[in-house]
Amino acid sequence: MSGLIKFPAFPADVPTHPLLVIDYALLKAGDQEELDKFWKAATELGFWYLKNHGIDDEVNAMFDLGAQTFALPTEEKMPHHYKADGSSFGYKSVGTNVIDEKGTRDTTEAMDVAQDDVLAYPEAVHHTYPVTVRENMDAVLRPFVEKSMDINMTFLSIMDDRLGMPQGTLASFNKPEDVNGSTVRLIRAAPALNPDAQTFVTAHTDFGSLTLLHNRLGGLQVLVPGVETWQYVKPLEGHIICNIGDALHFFTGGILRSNIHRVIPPPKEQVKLERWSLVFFTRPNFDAPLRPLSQYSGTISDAVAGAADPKKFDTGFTAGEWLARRNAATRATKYKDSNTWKAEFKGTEDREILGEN
Ligand SMILES: O=C(O)CCC(=O)C(=O)O
Ligand SMILES: [Fe+2]
Repeated sequence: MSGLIKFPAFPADVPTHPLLVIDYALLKAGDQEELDKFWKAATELGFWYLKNHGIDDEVNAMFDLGAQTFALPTEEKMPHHYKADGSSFGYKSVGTNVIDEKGTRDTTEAMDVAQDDVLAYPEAVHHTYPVTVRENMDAVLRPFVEKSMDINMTFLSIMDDRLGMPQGTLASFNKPEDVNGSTVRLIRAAPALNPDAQTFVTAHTDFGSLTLLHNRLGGLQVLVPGVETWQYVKPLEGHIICNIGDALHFFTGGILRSNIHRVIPPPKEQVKLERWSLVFFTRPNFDAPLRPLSQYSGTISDAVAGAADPKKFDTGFTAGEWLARRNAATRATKYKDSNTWKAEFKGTEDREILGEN
């Protein structure tokens, strides 16, 4: 496979959680059964597989770009490092983040390229990037970003319909023309030195609206509602793993689920390999208030009225503030103590993020 060496298949004897498989072509064609399945996935677990999306070539090119970028010498990458303010655009070196309440440093390298920077290139809206990224903005990043945006905008439009809102309502809070936190992220995790005790990505809910995840090796796990143990999500060739983030949970008064997940070293024989992943996050405009869109949808106002604690969906944060708060909480330079970390990193999870192994 381009950009990656051959690797052993996900082991057959490791239990996985079977996500619902949604066919993108059927969704686009308005197939009622497929739309119902999509809504079930989005409201019950908040994770699903997407097939027939037509983005494989762009994904392979992105993995190649990741390989070229991570292979650059450190002095080419460091000038484009995440800023000290806690925003997460640019290059992230190993150990920049903490992965638990004790302040343990992370072991992954990452490169985040802002959607705003890709669309405005050569103008820089948020940050600057290493030469490999700059040289491939138009050939590789733009096509990947445009197709990913298209998929997420399709999901938002279906959600408008299901919630009885005018077409374009959710899109108006996720407008590419307005400054926003949407980003492409490439992650490289070196083989774990201590696989049983190591976490690659802390248990979390995603901060924005929608996430498209491209996995080659295992390691991603979800906590399914009503189940106490972590379950792997198996990477399936040609399938995107899609999930919902906190913003859509707040906008819809909890109707859409932003589910907790984490990444640990891959299972069995895969553990010896470098783990690569590619993520696309659609996040709302920075100035969008994170609160239920009750004025647009009776379904949402009913959900809020029926909730045990209706006020919890009205966060008092804008999407930009929510992102800044959660990002800053992960920075090792800002780590204070266990309680501060738990309070500042908290998303919409309904269980505590502690001792998950
Ligand atoms: O690398 C992965 O498989 C998932 C990463 C993830 O959950 C995230 O970056 O939010
Ligand atoms: Fe995530």
